[in-house]
Amino acid sequence: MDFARLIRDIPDFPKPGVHFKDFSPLLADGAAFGSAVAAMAAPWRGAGLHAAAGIEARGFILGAAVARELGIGFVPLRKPGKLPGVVHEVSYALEYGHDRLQAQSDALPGGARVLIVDDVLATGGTLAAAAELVEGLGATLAGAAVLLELTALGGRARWRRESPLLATLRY
Ligand SMILES: O=P(O)(O)OC[C@H]1O[C@H](OP(=O)(O)OP(=O)(O)O)[C@H](O)[C@@H]1O
Ligand SMILES: Nc1ncnc2[nH]cnc12
Repeated sequence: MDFARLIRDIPDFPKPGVHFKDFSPLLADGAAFGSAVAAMAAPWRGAGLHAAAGIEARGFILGAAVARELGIGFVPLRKPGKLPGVVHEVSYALEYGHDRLQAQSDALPGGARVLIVDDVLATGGTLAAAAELVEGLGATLAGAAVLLELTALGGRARWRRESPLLATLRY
């Protein structure tokens, strides 16, 4: 199933100079969505994962689907002010701005093996922040899975970890 053909390029969105990869058409196609999620999850079968941590917002869509595909739990890493209770927080820069991510401090049992899931690896700031957040919760970082890697932006270099960062599609 060639799901990559359902990802379109939008020039100058959300800011001039950004070449935005829009995978909404892929999500809208049941077969393509299923194939993409299966491809993201496949390398992680048997990896002893306890949970997938998805990054708001597009990482929720793929992260929850990957978690179901693998039969594991899902933990939301959210933009500020959305999660009740005690939270951990990290700040980071992304391709077109700055943001913060939070997780509930009691989201994971100590030592849980966690896979971070997001849609796009661009400059790498978001994934690096998510990794810091997951480790700060006392979990073990098993790795990260993204649907798309924008190689020209060099984000992989910011993943300074032993655990694998796997991209299903690379541009
Ligand atoms: O590698 P980076 O340069 O950090 O960029 C990648 C991030 O950028 C987008 O997030 P955005 O904040 O636009 O969020 P959204 O999911 O809410 O659309 C995308 O969903 C990734 O999380
Ligand atoms: N160029 C891009 N396309 C889609 N999502 C992104 N997130 C960060 N950069 C992006």
